[in-house]
Amino acid sequence: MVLDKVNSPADLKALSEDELLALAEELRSEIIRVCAQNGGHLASSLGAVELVVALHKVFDSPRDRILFDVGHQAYAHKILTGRKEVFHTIRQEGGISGFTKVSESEHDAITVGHASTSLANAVGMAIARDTLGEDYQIVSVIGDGALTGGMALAALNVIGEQRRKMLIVLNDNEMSISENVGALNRFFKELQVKKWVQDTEKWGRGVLETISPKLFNLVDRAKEAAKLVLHQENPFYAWGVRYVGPVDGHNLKGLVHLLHELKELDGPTILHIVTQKGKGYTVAEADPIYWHGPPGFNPDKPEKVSKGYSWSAAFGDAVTELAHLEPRLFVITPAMREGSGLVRYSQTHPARYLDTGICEDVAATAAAGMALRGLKPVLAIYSTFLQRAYDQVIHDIAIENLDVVLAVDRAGIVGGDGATHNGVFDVAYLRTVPNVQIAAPKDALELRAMLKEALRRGGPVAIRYARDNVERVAEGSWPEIEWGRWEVLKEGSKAYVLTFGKTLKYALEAAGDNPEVGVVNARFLKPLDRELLEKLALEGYKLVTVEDHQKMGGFGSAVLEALGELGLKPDLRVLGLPDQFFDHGSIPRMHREAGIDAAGILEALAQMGVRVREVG
Ligand SMILES: CC(=O)c1sc(CCOP(=O)(O)OP(=O)(O)O)c(C)[n+]1Cc1cnc(C)nc1N
Ligand SMILES: [Mg+2]
Repeated sequence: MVLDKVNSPADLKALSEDELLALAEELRSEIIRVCAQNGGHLASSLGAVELVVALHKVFDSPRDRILFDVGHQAYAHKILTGRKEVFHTIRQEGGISGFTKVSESEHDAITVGHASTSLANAVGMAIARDTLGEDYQIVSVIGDGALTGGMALAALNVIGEQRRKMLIVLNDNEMSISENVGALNRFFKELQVKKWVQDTEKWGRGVLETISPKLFNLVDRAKEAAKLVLHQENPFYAWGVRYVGPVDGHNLKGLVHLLHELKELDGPTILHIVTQKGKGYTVAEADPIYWHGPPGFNPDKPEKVSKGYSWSAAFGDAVTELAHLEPRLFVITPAMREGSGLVRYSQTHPARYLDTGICEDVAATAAAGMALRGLKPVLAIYSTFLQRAYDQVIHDIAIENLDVVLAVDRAGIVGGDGATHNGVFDVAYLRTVPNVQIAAPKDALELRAMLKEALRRGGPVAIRYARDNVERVAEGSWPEIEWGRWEVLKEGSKAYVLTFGKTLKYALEAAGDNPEVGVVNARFLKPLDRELLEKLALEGYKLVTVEDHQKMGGFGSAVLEALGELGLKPDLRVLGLPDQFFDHGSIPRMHREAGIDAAGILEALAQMGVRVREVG
């Protein structure tokens, strides 16, 4: 195997063109083999194989810095940069990250997982390089999806103004996770058509030149004039970035040749390559959406597997029905149609659906605009990606107390995607914002009740739910809910565990049939149910708060603040995630480590003198 001869990118320099082609196929096979056992970002990484081989053939990592935007397409990069022996551990407990990560390898230029950051990183690196009088190349690989992100477009503005030497490789496969969206995406498609025109024109030139050189010159001059106009249409022209392309991103020989040329150019250059997401694996080519991030599969007989009925699906079903009951409902997603359970909704209510591309800030403020003009927007957004729209929630939604519902998915530790994707800050960063209310349903019925009541009451409401499965409920189920009131799920004679969402199951497990321990579904995090909290404290119950969220600033902090204002000091333990990041791995193991699982709750109760069964 050629890969046996490659232990670092330097080893690619000696490889022949044929060996590079063979290496690309070996990389593809290894990516398929490992994704089959671990799951992972298969289609994106398959589509970038030739690009990664060509980059490491032409540039000298780690001296030259190669950045991967999002970092999910970098599996070949990981294998080529000294991690082939551990590649099989990717996204696993104790294994390597599914994204590039600075602390993992000197070849990983940036730590990522969120999109659209690589260009801002790159221009910062270029300024550092030039300021320190150093000399190395900076290459940023960014997908067409990531380029829809505001950070990326704003960074281009700085790059064009700075005019420092750097290469941007736009990996255009016309896909985000779903089909890509946006005006730029449409422009790229037209460019590819123009490419077809260029190729035809090249053939025409040849014919013309043989018939009449004079006529050929006339046509040539006209074409140059046209090109000037066309070129000025090219947005990269406005950004002051030299544009080259579009070229075939799977033509390894052509890429190597072109990259050698481009690395000599001064100033910023963008190379637009066209690739196929899932390239080289039939099922992934045919359905790059499912095979963007599949769970494990049989590599010889790859089949889609259902991941069960998730909170996202329950949300999607609820809004699909709600849209019939509330004609002003409008649902927005920042490029997460599948992840947020909105495929069916987007098909049944296309006129009341918007995919903004990967720009959560625009999505949030567009929701504000919709609310200002009479719609009832629901922004479906992962907790971690809502971080990208924090100022928009404050500045554009909360100050005017607008009717915007935030359907906050993936709340809590998420597992394989790791620290960049955990949804563990939203309670803290939302509850400090005046007018914003926060709810956390325990099941699909409560989710429906909360969505419907939130739309009826108005104002900014965040409804958060975990990356987990949930019991499906019948269509047309629209229970009522007493807004702001918690729910006693189990009475206790000595202590109560106050928790919500994913950690409710741990509380019920810990309480079991112990008559001393009660459980409260604290489903409203802002406002708290201060009446019940005060009652429990005044009656002398020991209290334990639990959350799959940072302890600092979370639900437990809110309870402490409320008890302080009430002048009450019950025996209280706050269980939450410690002040650290949690990398990829097993969710139950991380919950155990954080002490927010049943064992952790039992330990806390025992420390408070509550008679509990042996900590299992
Ligand atoms: C991994 C992850 O969370 C991905 S990968 C991806 C599509 C990227 O499309 P691109 O065209 O850049 O790359 P391609 O897959 O090669 O086509 C999205 C939307 N996401 C979710 C997402 C959403 N929002 C933000 C800010 N960051 C991320 N990473
Ligand atoms: Mg793409």
